Amino acid sequence: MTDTYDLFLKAKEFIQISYHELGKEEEIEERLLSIKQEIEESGQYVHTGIELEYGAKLAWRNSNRCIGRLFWQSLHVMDERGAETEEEVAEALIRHIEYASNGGKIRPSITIFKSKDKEKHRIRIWNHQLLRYAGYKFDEGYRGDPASIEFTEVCRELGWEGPYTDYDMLPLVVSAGENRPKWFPIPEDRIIEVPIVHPEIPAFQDLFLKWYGVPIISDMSLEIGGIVYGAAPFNGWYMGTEIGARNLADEERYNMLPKVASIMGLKTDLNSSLWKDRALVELNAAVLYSFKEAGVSIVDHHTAAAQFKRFEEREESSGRDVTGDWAWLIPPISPAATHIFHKNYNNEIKTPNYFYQKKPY
Ligand code: HEM
Ligand SMILES: N/C(=N/c1cccc(CO[C@@H]2CCNC2)c1)c1cccs1
Repeated sequence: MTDTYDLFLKAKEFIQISYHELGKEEEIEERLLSIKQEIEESGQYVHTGIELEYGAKLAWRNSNRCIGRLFWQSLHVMDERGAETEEEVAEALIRHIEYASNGGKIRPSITIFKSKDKEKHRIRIWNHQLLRYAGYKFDEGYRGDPASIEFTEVCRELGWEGPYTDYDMLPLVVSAGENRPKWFPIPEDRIIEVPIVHPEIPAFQDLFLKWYGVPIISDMSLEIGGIVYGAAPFNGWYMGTEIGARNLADEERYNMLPKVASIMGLKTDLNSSLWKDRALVELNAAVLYSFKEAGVSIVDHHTAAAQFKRFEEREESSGRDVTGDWAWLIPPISPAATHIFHKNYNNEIKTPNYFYQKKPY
């Protein structure tokens, strides 16, 4: 099957589903005719603003690993397909950070840059997330977020230099076409960070823990009706366990459980004392408490699971089968305390969707 015919089939499937759900069935035939013509002439086709917005929402609804899908219809879509230079892209990314942060009342948003098909000036965002801390490996140990070591090296090769704290906010790194990537610092007044303290354990503040408020995934591609958008950063709000049970807890991340246990006065010589579990629960309680104190949106894993249950029910009543990836949907602490643990999910991949793509470095 030639790839232009294959593209038309993917476009047809997307137009039929989206125009049906949008109550525009009577426009399908004409739209498909114009798409068929456009593909014959140029080998690709351009989405209307409505198609782009609904496609991004459908991609969220189809994200099998996402527990937050109840709110898929409320995604804010920013169309930045006109951005050409690295500077224009960086400015749009800083607008995204500001709009999504919204002073702490986080707005789930996506900014979509032009599709890969315009090969000549392909836009790539080199960051995994727009906001993320640098990581460094020294002979005597690590500094910052070990998950960022490789990307931090790339930033330093481009001329960026951090102050070598545990929380250096990395720069935005953007490339257009075959140009060498350019880096741009994020204005500090656009960045929300939350100090992590505990409601009942004052000694938590002696750990000087903090985390950034808004997770903005910037390295996945968005595929809609056969068109691939290689730069389409999207954000929601955090589920507390992501910070408290993984980012600050994993041994190959900030590895804070021994220190948390120590300030809690727990003995760490016996696994069977469940000191790690006690440390995890209090670290996660601290994350949720601190975000709420700071007025920054966050959801606990029990509430998130209950919301996902409502998503399942609403999808079923809309006559759609819910697809999901069980291993990712269950939270990393108290998984069996959620309904998700006790049921199976069909992990069929539907499109539109978000996909991993080859790293630019
Ligand atoms: C609104 C609040 C949201 C919450 C609380 C939420 C929660 C989560 C969590 C906890 C994960 C698993 C992450 C991990 O284990 O590393 C996840 C995965 C994912 N979410 Fe959501 N999400 C939200 C919004 C969104 C939005 C707005 C999008 C896209 C438009 C999205 C797309 C995805 C995708 C594609 C994955 C899988 C990522 C991968 O495969 O690495 N989510 N979500
Ligand atoms: N809360 C979130 N959590 C994540 C959602 C998607 C991906 C990730 C991070 O994924 C990394 C790659 C595999 N695990 C860590 C985190 C959101 C980020 C953007 C929108 S919602």
